[in-house]
Amino acid sequence: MKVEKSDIFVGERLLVKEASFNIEPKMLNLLIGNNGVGKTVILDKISDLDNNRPKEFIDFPNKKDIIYQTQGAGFIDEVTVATTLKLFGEMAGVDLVHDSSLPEMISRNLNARFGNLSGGEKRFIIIWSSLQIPRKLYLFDEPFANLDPYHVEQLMTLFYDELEKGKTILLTTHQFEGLVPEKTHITHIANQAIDFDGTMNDFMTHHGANLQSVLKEIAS
Ligand SMILES: Nc1ncnc2c1ncn2[C@@H]1O[C@H](COP(=O)(O)OP(=O)(O)OP(=O)(O)O)[C@@H](O)[C@H]1O
Repeated sequence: MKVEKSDIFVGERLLVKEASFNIEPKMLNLLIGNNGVGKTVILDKISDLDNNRPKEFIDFPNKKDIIYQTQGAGFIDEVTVATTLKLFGEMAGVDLVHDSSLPEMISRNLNARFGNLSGGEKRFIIIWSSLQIPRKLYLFDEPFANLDPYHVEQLMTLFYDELEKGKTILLTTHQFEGLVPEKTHITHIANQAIDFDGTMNDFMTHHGANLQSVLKEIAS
């Protein structure tokens, strides 16, 4: 999956000029950049939200083969976690409630009302459940936003574990703690262009002594 020389517009406004980047299977693909550079707009286009994916977006799956978790998306507060899993399980065609790999954070909350969980617990359950539905591409917009370090670590581990199963995942983030450089692919948008597209190892080499200030700017 790749984007080749695509001018990314929102309405009449050009956000990124001649964007070219790759989405790598079995890597955690990160789309990074300061607030407002166009990351969500790009996810919207990849997901084919408006049935208008640009022709320069090449080899992406059909929209029905994509899971897109938008920023701040919740679920039904009134149902229990078990019912939440049951509903996702029906989409996945499997029994998630009795899944042997059910994370402890979910199994201990099975009888809790979804609305009573913490923000971090809710996010983890929705993302874990989404990843159990077989799809060709998973898009997550800022999955780490407002999570404490414990939940960030849990989610980070979950993403890398799921990649090992052959999944293709793209996410936007301002969070860099806990990334595994050799399993991470970075597309960095800056100054209305793709500033970097490649492995996290190469990203670190590319920025050298300036790396911390670059990451700090993106994280703020
Ligand atoms: N439907 C829309 N109509 C008009 N402007 C929009 C629309 N969607 C996004 N924009 C604008 O496009 C720019 C890019 O927005 P986008 O949400 O993609 O940024 P982002 O890189 O995801 O930022 P953040 O890190 O803050 O989430 C912003 O200036 C935003 O206001």
